[in-house]
Amino acid sequence: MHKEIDQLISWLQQSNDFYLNEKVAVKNIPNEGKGIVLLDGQIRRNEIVISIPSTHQINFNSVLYHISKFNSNINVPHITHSGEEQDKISHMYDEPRVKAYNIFTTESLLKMSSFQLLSLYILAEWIFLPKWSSNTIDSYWKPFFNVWPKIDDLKSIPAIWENSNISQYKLLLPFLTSDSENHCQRLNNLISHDWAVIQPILEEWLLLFDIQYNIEDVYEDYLHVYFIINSRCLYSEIPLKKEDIASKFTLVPYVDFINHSAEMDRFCFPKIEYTHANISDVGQFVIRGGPYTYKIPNEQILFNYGPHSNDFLLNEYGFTLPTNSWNYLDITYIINDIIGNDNDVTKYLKTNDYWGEYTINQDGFNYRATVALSLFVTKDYQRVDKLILGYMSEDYFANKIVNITTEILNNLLLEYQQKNDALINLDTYNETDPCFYNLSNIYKGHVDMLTDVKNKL
Ligand SMILES: C[S@@+](CC[C@H](N)C(=O)[O-])C[C@H]1O[C@@H](n2cnc3c(N)ncnc32)[C@H](O)[C@@H]1O
Repeated sequence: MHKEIDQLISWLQQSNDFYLNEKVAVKNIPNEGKGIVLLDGQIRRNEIVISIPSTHQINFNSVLYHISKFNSNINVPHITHSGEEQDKISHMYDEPRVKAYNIFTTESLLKMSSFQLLSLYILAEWIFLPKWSSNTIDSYWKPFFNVWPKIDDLKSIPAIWENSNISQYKLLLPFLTSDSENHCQRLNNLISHDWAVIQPILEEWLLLFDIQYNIEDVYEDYLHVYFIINSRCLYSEIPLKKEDIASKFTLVPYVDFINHSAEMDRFCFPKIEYTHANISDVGQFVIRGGPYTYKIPNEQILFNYGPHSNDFLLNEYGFTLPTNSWNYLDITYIINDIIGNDNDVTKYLKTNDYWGEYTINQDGFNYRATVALSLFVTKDYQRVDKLILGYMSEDYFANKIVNITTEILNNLLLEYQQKNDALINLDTYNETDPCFYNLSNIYKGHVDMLTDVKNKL
């Protein structure tokens, strides 16, 4: 690993705008992959830990810029390459990217989303280029690619179990919680939609170049690249994608070694700083120290990826936390099942915009669920009107709905205990395998949360 990290740093040092605080370094962290740790000294609030220029970030703008080097028809003012170098490269007879990127037009690139363009471009530069050039040409991004996780490091992600033809973990799909199942389904839709957009281009490349590779292999690489992007992208304004929130991200070397902490506003924080005009207008990506002062050698430098439950973390990133205060359960399907046959209650909830989005978290049933259950149990429309308007407190209904809420909690507790027992009884069960461990951890998180809520009723 050291050699690859050193090469990454040398590559970043090509830019005078790169900065790495000498008090930190990359280390292997048990069960977390690579991470950044404090070597010695202190890191205080606002101190810069890492600062990465836009020249070394992969995002919609920088990809357009790099593709345009090989295709002089790609022209986006202030973003793409112009002039001499482009002409020089487009006449290089042994540069396969001239032929490969020649199939693009400015319009065809601009209409792609960031996910589509980046997965296509990374496949080209990382997977295809060595094959197209018989390993004679290296991508500019090679030092960055070299430190990314292998497909095995991402094996815990349920959408990979589902979509990869070679995943050994398909048998775990029925063990997903309902929240994970829904999340996984959302990702499946995105994955197949983006694949439908880029597959014809990849097939054209397979026809253009005589390499020993087929579209099924490329699809496995696509899944790998898709989840590298998904698990490492950082929010950033992308001037060309102002209207498309899902496209507003950038990949930032070194910063993407930082692991997640569930605590918000304590550890480091990211900030985009605009120092001077640069090739892509995306800005310098800076990580600064938060309120917590780092002073213990080997302590991990962390930041918060967002207020994410274990179901979310598993699906997007392939890991879970042993304790996670952001865990919650969507119980809409349960409450809809209970009250769905009562037409008057259903009509009232729909009319008043209280139909659906029922959840339980560590604080208990959410307000929407309390309103729905209170009405279903009491049929006291007048008092529920007041509850909705805030003229009455939930306490009035607490005793009245305690039986139904206890029953919901008991059923869920039983379901997770049974799921865990069934998981442990699988022939292939292996508690050290993260795929099994993460599922058990999700069940345990839900059981702990539900038990706490039950004890507080
Ligand atoms: C942005 S990367 C962080 C660097 C990564 N560990 C690596 O080896 O390159 C996000 C990935 O790190 C891992 N990760 C991040 N935070 C973690 C945590 N608290 N526990 C376990 N794994 C974590 C997950 O595999 C996740 O997909």
